[in-house]
Amino acid sequence: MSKSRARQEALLYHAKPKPGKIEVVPTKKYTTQRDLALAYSPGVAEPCLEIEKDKKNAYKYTSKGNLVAVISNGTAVLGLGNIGPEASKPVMEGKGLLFKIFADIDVFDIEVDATDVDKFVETVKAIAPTFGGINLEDIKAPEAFEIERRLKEELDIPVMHDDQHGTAIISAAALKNAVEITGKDISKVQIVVNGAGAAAISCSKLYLAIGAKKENLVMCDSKGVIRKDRDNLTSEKTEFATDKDVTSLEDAVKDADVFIGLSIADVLTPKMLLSMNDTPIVFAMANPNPEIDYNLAIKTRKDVIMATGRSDHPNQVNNVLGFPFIFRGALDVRATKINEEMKIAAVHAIADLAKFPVPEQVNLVYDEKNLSFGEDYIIPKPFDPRLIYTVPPAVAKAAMESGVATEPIENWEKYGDELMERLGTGNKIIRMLHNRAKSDPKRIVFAEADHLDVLKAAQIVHDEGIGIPILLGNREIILELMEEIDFTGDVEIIDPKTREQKERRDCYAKKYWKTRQRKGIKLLDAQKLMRERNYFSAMMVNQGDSDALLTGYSRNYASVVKPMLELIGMDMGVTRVAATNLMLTKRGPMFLADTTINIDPTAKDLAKITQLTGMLAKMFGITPNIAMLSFSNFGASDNENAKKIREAVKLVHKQYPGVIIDGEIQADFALNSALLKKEFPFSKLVDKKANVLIFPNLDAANISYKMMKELYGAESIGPIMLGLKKPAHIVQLGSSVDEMVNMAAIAVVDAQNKSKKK
Ligand SMILES: NC(=O)C1=CN([C@@H]2O[C@H](COP(=O)(O)OP(=O)(O)OC[C@H]3O[C@@H](n4cnc5c(N)ncnc54)[C@H](OP(=O)(O)O)[C@@H]3O)[C@@H](O)[C@H]2O)C=CC1
Ligand SMILES: CC(=O)C(=O)O
Ligand SMILES: [Mg+2]
Repeated sequence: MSKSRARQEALLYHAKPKPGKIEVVPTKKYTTQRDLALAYSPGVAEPCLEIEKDKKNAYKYTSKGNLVAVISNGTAVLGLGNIGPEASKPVMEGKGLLFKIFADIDVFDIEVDATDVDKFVETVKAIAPTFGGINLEDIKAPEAFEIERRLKEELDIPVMHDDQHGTAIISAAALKNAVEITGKDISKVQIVVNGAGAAAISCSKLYLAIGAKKENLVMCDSKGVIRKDRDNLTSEKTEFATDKDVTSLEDAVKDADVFIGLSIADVLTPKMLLSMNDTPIVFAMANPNPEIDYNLAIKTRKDVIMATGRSDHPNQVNNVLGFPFIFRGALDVRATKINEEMKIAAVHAIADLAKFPVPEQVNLVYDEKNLSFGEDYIIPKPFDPRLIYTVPPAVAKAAMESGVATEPIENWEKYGDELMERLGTGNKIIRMLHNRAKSDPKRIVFAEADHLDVLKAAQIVHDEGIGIPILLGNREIILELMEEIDFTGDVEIIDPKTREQKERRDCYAKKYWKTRQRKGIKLLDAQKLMRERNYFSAMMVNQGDSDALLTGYSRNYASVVKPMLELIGMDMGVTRVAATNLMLTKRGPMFLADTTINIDPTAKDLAKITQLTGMLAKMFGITPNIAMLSFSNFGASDNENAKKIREAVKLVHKQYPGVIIDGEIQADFALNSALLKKEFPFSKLVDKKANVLIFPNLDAANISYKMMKELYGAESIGPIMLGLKKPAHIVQLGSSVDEMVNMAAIAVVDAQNKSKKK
């Protein structure tokens, strides 16, 4: 994109549809006179009086505990310099947006017209009672050091200057990993830090804390190398003054291993980069324009590990990865400070996370095929959903251990769930599912492992311990793809068509033929069928050679369901298989059935589908509240379709007493408790949140779940097969990797349950 177009786009983004990037949204009801009497006078006086008695009650009755002030005086805005408080506001609103989307922290951005340290400190102190924490931003050095020191001393809420410590934490994590990738030793690498301001000084201090050596570090400011023989150095600069015989950046970078840029744009030339040691590490972090352009750097040297502060290149080393999560952890234990222990804990949590397999949704957001730890992926990406449940707990734990937490966390599992919920309920249920699978991983055959995305899913299942994959398909293709995605696990690969598998194929064929010989199948037909992956894999499950099966990525539904029905068969007491989709909606998880198999189920079929879906909800730890949907409400119509649902409800009551179920009921009454209570107060679903919706036929169910997906962006897991004797699951044609991993986790949990039942 041209520079002028990018400029126009940025201005338009900020101006339309309404100016700015944030707004205030009420969190309580405000529709009636009664609501207003509670929200404001007279009701509001009650919490005021409680807080007057004990200031801590502000955390109980106001938003203080989740509210952070992002405060600047506009003296060092990004790398744009001293542009003043008003001009800093877009950046501060931007930080507010990032706090909210990544860590669910609310922010007031405050731009203060005060460059004098005393005036600034007094202003912040005076407004501090409003907030649970203070994030200082874009305040220039050396004033930033004193401002932060004094506010930390004088306030009892966490105060952090983001440009100092947020940047230090992220760049230290990135440095630790980059050095590891080069195979060098952090205590030996020669580091040049260009810039000696708020960010540079604090980053350098943290590098020393993680093992770098001061004698190996040279710092430069706008006047060149900070040497011991220079006059009028601030105390912070003096701490990093060198006695090496170098005066300019050009001298300093010669043979250096690491360049850290926290200064201004375009000061590192290709010539300087070429003079650095082998596999140089360059973090050009000035914003928006780095010390050397990303493309120029990688064109200049192939062996460079290159990072910038920008999001449009690999390796974004930017404090956005830190401040949301550091404050989240600090607020959640009501820490009085953000101390060294908490910062170091964050460094390690972030650095370590980069070494785990990357969730597919991150690949999708960044339009990457296969991000994995290495030169182009040294730290996690900001949109990585694992950051929220990895970094805050590490920070919170460190706060507790170092004695600055006033509300320690007791139940870490519950805390983990709460963090997940901050990103939406879907994440929680998926994590619960994965955790259950991991507690007792089972063998799962991936019938289409010679497809890249299926193999990627198998890799995640393997690496995360969700299950033990068996890879079925063309061996050569599988091995080639495994190399491509760096899948190094010790996994079984089976190519059903090969000579090697002949004995097993013949054995499976004989078994199959015995069950089907009176249904027109000849032994030769059976032998041929066993060369087909879906028959072979279903037989593996039938014979106990695998605990579960996952297929359907590349074939249509009918062709994969047939072998399952023939070779695995239905569970005891089941006369029809069915399928449910678990929809992760804003209102919570909802199970919809039957979404893919039974076109026009009878009342008896519906009763069975209901029972199976209810059991599935329980498998997810959810108590089913079942609504049997119709166009009619509780006997209002005598149409056959409405009668069928009434009959099904009766059957469920009779056959499965104790189940919370009602119908026939229209969808709006099932989903709107107030409406239901008003019109049908007798309903068993009054005051219960309906979470299982049984549809009268396939049209209704299939159309509904697809509309929810497309119109409202509800995530869907499934269709989940119900009623088979052994675990076999079908993914949707062309499913995403994440969807397949989730289905694999379901198959594993299904196998766990079935083995318990035996
Ligand atoms: N990627 C990230 O996450 C972050 C990036 N940054 C970037 O770091 C830069 C500095 O920010 P911050 O520390 O807050 O600002 P400060 O104003 O505190 O510091 C700026 C520093 O840059 C130095 N400088 C200016 N010109 C040159 C030059 N030509 N050569 C060497 N040094 C020079 C100044 O030198 P002197 O002391 O002589 O004036 C000063 O030490 C900005 O570009 C900012 O965008 C900052 C925070 C986070
Ligand atoms: C990222 C940031 O905080 C800065 O460049 O100032
Ligand atoms: Mg900043």
